Amino acid sequence: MPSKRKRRRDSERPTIHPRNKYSENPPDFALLASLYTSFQPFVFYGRDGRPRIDWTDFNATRELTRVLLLHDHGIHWWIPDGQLCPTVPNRSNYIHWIEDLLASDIIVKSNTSGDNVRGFDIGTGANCIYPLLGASLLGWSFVGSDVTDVALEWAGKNVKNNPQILQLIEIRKVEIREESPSMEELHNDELVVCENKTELSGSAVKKEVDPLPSTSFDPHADANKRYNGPPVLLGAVRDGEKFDFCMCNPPFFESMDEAGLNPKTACGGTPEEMICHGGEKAFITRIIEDSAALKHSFRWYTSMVGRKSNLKFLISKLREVGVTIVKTTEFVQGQTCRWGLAWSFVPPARKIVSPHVAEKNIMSFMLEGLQRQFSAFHVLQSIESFFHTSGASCELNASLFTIDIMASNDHCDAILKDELQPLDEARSCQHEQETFDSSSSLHPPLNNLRFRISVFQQIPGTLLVKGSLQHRENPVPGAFSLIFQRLEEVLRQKCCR
Ligand SMILES: C[S@@+](CC[C@H](N)C(=O)[O-])C[C@H]1O[C@@H](n2cnc3c(N)ncnc32)[C@H](O)[C@@H]1O
Repeated sequence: MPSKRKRRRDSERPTIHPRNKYSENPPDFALLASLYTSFQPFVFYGRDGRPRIDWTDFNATRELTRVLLLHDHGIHWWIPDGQLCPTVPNRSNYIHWIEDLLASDIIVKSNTSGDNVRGFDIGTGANCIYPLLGASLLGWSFVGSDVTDVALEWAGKNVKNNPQILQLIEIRKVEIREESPSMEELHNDELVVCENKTELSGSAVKKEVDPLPSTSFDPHADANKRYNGPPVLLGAVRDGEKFDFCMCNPPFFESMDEAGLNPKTACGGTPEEMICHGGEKAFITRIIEDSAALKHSFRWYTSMVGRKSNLKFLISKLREVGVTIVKTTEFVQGQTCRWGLAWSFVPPARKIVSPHVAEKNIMSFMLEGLQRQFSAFHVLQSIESFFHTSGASCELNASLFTIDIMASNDHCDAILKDELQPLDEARSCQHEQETFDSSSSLHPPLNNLRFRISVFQQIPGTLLVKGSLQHRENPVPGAFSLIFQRLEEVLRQKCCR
């Protein structure tokens, strides 16, 4: 039987971000070859008369990236042989998604750094692609961190060769402090094993990388695969520093064996760039753990994720650390998919009545423009059926206009399961979801969530719906927030004009 993805029609596949420079106009190889003689030797013409390049030739893809950065962004750029070569259109998608997150009113606005957006690129690489694009396209400032000498040297060169954005980008070496315990001591784990692995950089728009090999997921084996390398955020971010976001294209793989499953391995990426102990799952888990310590130092934490199975696991980790919001998106990457994962500890903006409400575990929203047939009591019944459907227990008090709800972990998952749909069948590249994992059983069982929903008549046609978490020691305040947000969406759809 064809998979869901196979069944998905081409027209429903995610598309390149609409603000991406290349969404309407993919790179014109013939034009670029006519303008840049250095690019000419790499362009050939197929039987259909269309200009092409050999995507398995590192020199060809590097030259394409060089001329695109120069021609379209005014950036002078180079990387040494063998380093990971980014494709400009694909990398731009991630930048534009972050731009969307920053522009949205999902979380409370705050003045992190005045009008200037400040980002942190974890593992900026020799190519330094995200700071270069973010600074040149949007004027953002960046700290780009890395651990290898070659990455730091070439990222520095790529910044220095572009005086117009020089002031915006700091390249930061991640130091392993002598006095701090080693990762082995911290996690009682085995040593990092770096083995050769390459990622194929492909077509500027059509294909960037081969699909990541799908591996079966063994929770018991994976539990031991903690990241044990150099600091990621904690230890790299300085005291008192604030950022609007962090981003990361993590080392995806964990071994040469895994890399070997990828059929095309000719286009760059050193072991240090592509591999870490535990692969992307371990690396991003570390970002999540660091974010739980750094919390409001960043408005948004984000990472690229290569495997859907990892995405589900990571969302369950986010639930454990009590984030207030999770968003995902699917990036078009030619023949394969990458996901964007974003989270925050900043309270959701539209859902609260005061800046301190998130800590008080009280949330509220107004239902305005109610359709005539929906009285306060009807809304109360709709709330009851919303929770009943998931199997949660509900006690409706018609004289107080309240419902007391008790929901187990499974009930919470059932309530939020619709939000997971894009993980299985994304409909468009920028179809983002506030989402919560419903499928992983890796997180520890949670206490029952108990909360009360109250409905108050404000003025005719307007109701105030208030939710109060009954157990303040509840280990996952984020779950309550997400459920309450979901309730708001459902009620608005059902009851409001
Ligand atoms: C997949 S490459 C991404 C490079 C570039 N950002 C891109 O998208 O092409 C991952 C990078 O992370 C760096 N890295 C690995 N561990 C790191 C750490 N703990 N802190 C900062 N960078 C790290 C590697 O050296 C490598 O340059």
